[in-house]
Amino acid sequence: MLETTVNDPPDSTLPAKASAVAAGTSLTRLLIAASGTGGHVFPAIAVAERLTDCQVEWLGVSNRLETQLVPERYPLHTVAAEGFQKRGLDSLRVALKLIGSIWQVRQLLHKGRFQGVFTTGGYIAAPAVLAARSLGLPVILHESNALPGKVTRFLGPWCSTVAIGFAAAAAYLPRAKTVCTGTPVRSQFQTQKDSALPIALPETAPLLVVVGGSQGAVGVNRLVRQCAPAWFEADIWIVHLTGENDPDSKSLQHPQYEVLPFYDDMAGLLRRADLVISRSGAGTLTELAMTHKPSILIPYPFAAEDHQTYNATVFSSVGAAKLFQQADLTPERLTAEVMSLLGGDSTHMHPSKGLKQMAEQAGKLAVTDSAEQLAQVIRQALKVRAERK
Ligand SMILES: CC(=O)N[C@H]1[C@@H](OP(=O)(O)OP(=O)(O)OC[C@H]2O[C@@H](n3ccc(=O)[nH]c3=O)[C@H](O)[C@@H]2O)O[C@H](CO)[C@@H](O)[C@@H]1O
Repeated sequence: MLETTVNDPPDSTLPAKASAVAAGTSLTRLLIAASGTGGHVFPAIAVAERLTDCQVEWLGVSNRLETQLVPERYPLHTVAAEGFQKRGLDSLRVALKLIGSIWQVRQLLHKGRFQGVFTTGGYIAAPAVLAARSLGLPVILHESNALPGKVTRFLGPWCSTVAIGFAAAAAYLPRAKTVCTGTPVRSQFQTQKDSALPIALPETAPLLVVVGGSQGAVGVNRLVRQCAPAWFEADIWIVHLTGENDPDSKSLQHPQYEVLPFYDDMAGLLRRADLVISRSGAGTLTELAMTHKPSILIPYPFAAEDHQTYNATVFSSVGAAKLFQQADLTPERLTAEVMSLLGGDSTHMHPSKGLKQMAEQAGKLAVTDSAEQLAQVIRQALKVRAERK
């Protein structure tokens, strides 16, 4: 059975509801299907926060990030969803599960009188899109990656609109109705307020931030720990976000070094950073553009269809980032790249001209009103259907 509401959230739509009641209309009911990692859940929350004129409920999976972030905001319903990575009997099992979850989502949409679905792709999108379309409901799918995922490529043509984070994605979706909206970021990126940092460092000290996506990147962590002593010598300070799965995360200690498994205020941290070493998930790249940050990008080598290299290429091809494949990157090379970008010769730090240009190019890739654009696309799709009825 569909495991239903796991919480009783605060009602964030009260003001909109009051005016809807006064006007004798009811709020549009929208189901948001967004599940998994930060790259899928954060953009969906950013859009939901804009849709105060809709009554939002959420569809996710019982053991992913949404169970930590969503229940305090919206009612969360969960289904079992999984990707088709395996073969043979396992793929038959996944197919049966998919059929079951389509039926469950259909029931939810029908009983909950939802008027449309918004999804950020991934496994959860398959039952959400298929169930909604079988009921004739509009579906808006947001794809943040430059190389759209399999679910997006396969189901995109069935959606009312596929909103894309990078213009390059349109080439892979010839039969879908695409619109480029950029990828929404959390509201912390929309304000300019100074925030506390996880490390107390001198005002002019160069800060290197290392981040491996929402789950960390053990391969990048290892490389960085090997390079760090040379960077400390050059007066570089480091904030290293390792994720929860690195057994050696505590092995390096230094006054110029702060290591954390995860940090919430990414906007504040990135704003202070002089250079970022990162995987190339679409969420982090969008934030690098929003904060105009130069970066060294090391795509996750095992990402589906190597899509992180496609993301990174959007940045490296315009000079906003340097792209290295993990297999080709030695500690010596990475040490030298950082030193040359931050301008370190162990006695003086002069950020290189190249670093400034990279920052400017990164800023040019930002879509600052992405959440609002996407909210408009959703309102439009839902309204169009209401008018047709
Ligand atoms: C391994 C893999 O397949 N990853 C995919 C996953 O990325 P994943 O979600 O891991 O990575 P993203 O870069 O897209 O997003 C990470 C998010 O987590 C936040 N964050 C991270 C660390 C931290 O300490 N604090 C924090 O808030 C980042 O600021 C960002 O908002 O979904 C993305 C969107 O489809 C894809 O582009 C990625 O390729």
